[in-house]
Formats: sequence, C-alpha cells, structure tokens
Amino acid sequence: MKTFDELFAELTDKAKNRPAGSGTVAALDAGVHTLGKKIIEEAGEVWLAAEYESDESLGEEISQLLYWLQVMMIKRGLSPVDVYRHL
Ligand SMILES: N=c1c2ncn([C@@H]3O[C@H](COP(=O)(O)OP(=O)(O)OP(=O)(O)O)[C@@H](O)[C@H]3O)c2ncn1[C@@H]1O[C@H](COP(=O)(O)O)[C@@H](O)[C@H]1O
Repeated sequence: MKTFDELFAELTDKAKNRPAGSGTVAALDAGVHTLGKKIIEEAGEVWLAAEYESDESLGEEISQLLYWLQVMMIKRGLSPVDVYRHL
C-alpha cells in the first residue's frame, strides 16, 4: 500500500532512472496521446465499477485511474503541488 505522494515519488524516480521492464517508462515513451486514451479508458472502468461492482473493485479501478493521471502529470512536468493548489 502507498499514498498518492509516495506513488508519485516512485514514478518520478522511474522516469529519471528508466529501469528495464518498467511499464511506466514504456507508458511515458508512448506519449501524451496514448496516455490520454488510457485515462479515458480507466475513467470508464471507474464509472462501470461504481454502477455495477463491489467497493473493492471500485477502489482498485480508482487506484488505476490515479496511476495514469500521475503518469500524465510526469509526462507534462507537473508536480502534485500544481494540482493541489486548485483543490
Ligand atoms: N499502480 C500502478 C498501476 N495501476 C495501473 N497500472 C497499469 O494500468 C493497467 C490497468 O490494468 P487494466 O486491467 O485496466 O488494463 P489491462 O487491460 O490489464 O492492461 P493493458 O493491456 O491496458 O495494459 C495495468 O495493467 C498496469 O499496466 C499500474 N502500473 C503500475 N503501478 C505501480 O507503479 C509503480 C511502477 O510500476 P512499473 O513502472 O511497472 O515498475 C509500481 O509501484 C506499480 O505497482
């Protein structure tokens, strides 16, 4: 288990050091267009889970959406503060 900020730090490190086999590195290399489509897909899965699935499944789908949002943030050079200041 990890927090939003802990995952962001981990993904930032992966982007910097580019370890072999990292799905995050591959996703970053795929680019904004691919990341955007993944975010739309995961958002749809959150919606469907909220309509039809368990709390556990919904939590998992939300975690995946947060992951892809973080990858997009890193791709575009945003930090969590750039988001938090709008909350
Ligand atoms: N939290 C996540 C995470 N959430 C979602 N995903 C990715 O998003 C996909 C979502 O799964 P789905 O079931 O919706 O999609 P799928 O059809 O199975 O997968 P695709 O065919 O679409 O890739 C997963 O298969 C992962 O590729 C994640 N990938 C990585 N992490 C964490 O990110 C960190 C770095 O991971 P690596 O870069 O892979 O080392 C680690 O702590 C991981 O636990």
